[in-house]
Amino acid sequence: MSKQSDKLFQQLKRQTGKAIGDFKLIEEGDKIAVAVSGGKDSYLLLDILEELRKRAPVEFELIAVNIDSGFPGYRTDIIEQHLRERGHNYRIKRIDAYQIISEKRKPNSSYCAFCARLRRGALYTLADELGCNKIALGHHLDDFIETLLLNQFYVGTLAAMSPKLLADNGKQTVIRPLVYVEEADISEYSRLIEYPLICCSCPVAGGVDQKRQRMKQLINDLAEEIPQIRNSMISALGNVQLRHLLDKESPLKEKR
Ligand SMILES: Nc1ncnc2c1ncn2[C@@H]1O[C@H](COP(=O)(O)OP(=O)(O)OP(=O)(O)O)[C@@H](O)[C@H]1O
Repeated sequence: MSKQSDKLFQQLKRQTGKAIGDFKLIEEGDKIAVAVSGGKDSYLLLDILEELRKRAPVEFELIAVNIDSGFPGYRTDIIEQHLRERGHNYRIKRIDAYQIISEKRKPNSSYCAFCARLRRGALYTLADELGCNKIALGHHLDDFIETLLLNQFYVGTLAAMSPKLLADNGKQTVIRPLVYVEEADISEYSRLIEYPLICCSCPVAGGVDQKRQRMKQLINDLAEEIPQIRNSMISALGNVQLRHLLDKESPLKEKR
């Protein structure tokens, strides 16, 4: 590791450690399935959690898990080689997403949403089979604030993501330890240490989520004017003043 990448890694590890402390993401005896997709975010997540595990005052276990969607060209062999070379405990589970989607998808519904649901289901099942009580996902700070804007602009809800919540199956807890880590820093780190990146290789969707890209661009543009915008937006998510929102149930306690 070069001096530059080492310094950046220390910063990313500090930010992740702060999130783990703030939201009590990891506890004694946890067995955590770290969801690794072959993208930069989850590779980094796994590296940081492994580094923290070695020095943490609490004992916990990690197992890297990957769901192989079965799309032609999705190179799980590259992920597997990376995990093996780094000495990680891992499990890869294959699902025939493309075939299932083609058969079961409702007309005009999005392939991506259906595929994500299938992947999530497979992830929960695998974590359960492995006896994991937690699943760690690689969502980072930008994912949180982009989702906040997406929900406001397109859905009409005030919601982003949670750093810690009970999974849909009611068994595992989903954690997102990279909540304080900015995507630009992950990209820079990934470039410096040359993670073997692979993409989902979906033969149908392939393209990027245009609405999310639009939010990303908007935040980038505003950051020119408001350099602290990302930190401010993520702080806002933890600084909710319900009485100043349109809560119909709220009692009239506001002082005038
Ligand atoms: N095929 C997969 N197998 C296991 N986990 C996955 C898979 N795809 C996504 N995930 C998990 O879900 C998270 C969010 O997925 P998304 O597709 O939004 O990836 P992303 O933002 O590009 O992140 P990454 O860089 O880790 O791929 C990932 O960080 C990872 O933890």
